[in-house]
Amino acid sequence: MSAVGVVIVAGGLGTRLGADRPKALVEVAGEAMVVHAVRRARAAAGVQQVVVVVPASHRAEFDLLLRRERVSCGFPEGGGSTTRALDPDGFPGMTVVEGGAERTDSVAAGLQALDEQVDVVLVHDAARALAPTTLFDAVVAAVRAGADAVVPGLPVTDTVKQVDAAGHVVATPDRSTLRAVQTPQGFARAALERAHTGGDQATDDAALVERQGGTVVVIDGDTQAIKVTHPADLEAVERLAAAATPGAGPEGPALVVLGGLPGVGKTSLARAIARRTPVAHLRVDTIETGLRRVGAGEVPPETGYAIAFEVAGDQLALGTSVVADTVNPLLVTREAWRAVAARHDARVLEIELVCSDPAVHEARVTGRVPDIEGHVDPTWQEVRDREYAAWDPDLRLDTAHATSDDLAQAVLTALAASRQ
Ligand SMILES: Nc1ccn([C@@H]2O[C@H](COP(=O)(O)OP(=O)(O)OP(=O)(O)O)[C@@H](O)[C@H]2O)c(=O)n1
Ligand SMILES: C[C@](O)(CO)[C@H](O)COP(=O)(O)O
Repeated sequence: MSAVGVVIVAGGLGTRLGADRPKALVEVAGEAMVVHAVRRARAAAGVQQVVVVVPASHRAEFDLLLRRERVSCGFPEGGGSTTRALDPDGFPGMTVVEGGAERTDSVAAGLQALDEQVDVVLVHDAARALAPTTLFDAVVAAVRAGADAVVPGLPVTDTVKQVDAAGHVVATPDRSTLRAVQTPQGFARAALERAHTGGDQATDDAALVERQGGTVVVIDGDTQAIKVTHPADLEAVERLAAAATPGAGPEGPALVVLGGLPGVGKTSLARAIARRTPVAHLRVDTIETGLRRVGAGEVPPETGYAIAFEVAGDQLALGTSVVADTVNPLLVTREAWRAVAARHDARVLEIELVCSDPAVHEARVTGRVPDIEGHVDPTWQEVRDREYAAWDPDLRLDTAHATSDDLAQAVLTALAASRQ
């Protein structure tokens, strides 16, 4: 399987937007646009490196922001362009480099920083902050299907005129043949590097590949991938962000209750969901470990659960959706989660994770390294002996041979359906 690298160009100053800082630092729904772009890009399947290209004039501000993002999401530290290992959850490495005078120069600087093993490259505008992870996934799939370059595009709704320098119309192209193209644009690495060797400028990278006779394929774009250019665009993406936030709509927040035996993949899935959409991740293992650390001794399971129910309630009361990450083994715990949702008028989606391949499950349980300091994971025998009542959840997902990203997509689809 090939490795995907994403170059996020955030090196422009955003003169047409006219903000008091570079456009990529301007906030949408409380987060800088570059942060939105990084989060959506890194969640795409197969992404192993994200290179962020920033303006040299504001390097320090970007470094600070992106360092925080690295730490909060588990990116490995370090800003170099050397090969880096993936952490156990598969978070890609992040590299920050300085851009150039024009967009094409910034892309070229980003390409220089790509790790050796990357062979599919996505180039993405930070200015298209809300382009969804599903769009990244679709572009990668189309590149892997064999195109030199893949661009997402939408049909144009206005009639387009070609004009000369004096403003006289010289042509009216047939509208049905036109597409307004977006980013992320995807490339076979060799084709993109070749296209950038000539030093030509273009308003998008696919044009450079096209000039060299490469094949450029257009796939369906996404209305969320709006480019923020002018102040009105910023208002439009703010509205989109608000509508896409679980809990922000009239249907209110959701409580996603993930359950299943230890080692089945609950935490990886919860994190994959949280990387795609704003939710609070509530993990009972973390609560119990914290209690032990402050000297609470052996913590009975009902204590950790009781705290989790209360914290979940606080989040739902604020309109924040929650992903609860607990084994949830008994009728009584399942009933209690439903009661938490009911108290706060939240939708509840109960999801049981199973691993249909015992060998895979055992390998996960025996091979994992505790990621909470002081937490002791159960042995395979303890997992097998664990009391676990049969459950009739809204959704049952088999984690044996699926990626957390694919499973997260299934959960988000179910969540969207539960809004209706
Ligand atoms: N020298 C440049 C110019 C642009 N970009 C990036 O390319 C994307 C698309 O460019 P544009 O929307 O034109 O951004 P700006 O150049 O910042 O805006 P303006 O043209 O209004 O100054 C943006 O994410 C921008 O940060 C870049 O990395 N380096
Ligand atoms: C790459 C692009 O987003 C495709 O539509 C667009 O060409 C960037 O243009 P900008 O003027 O640099 O924003």
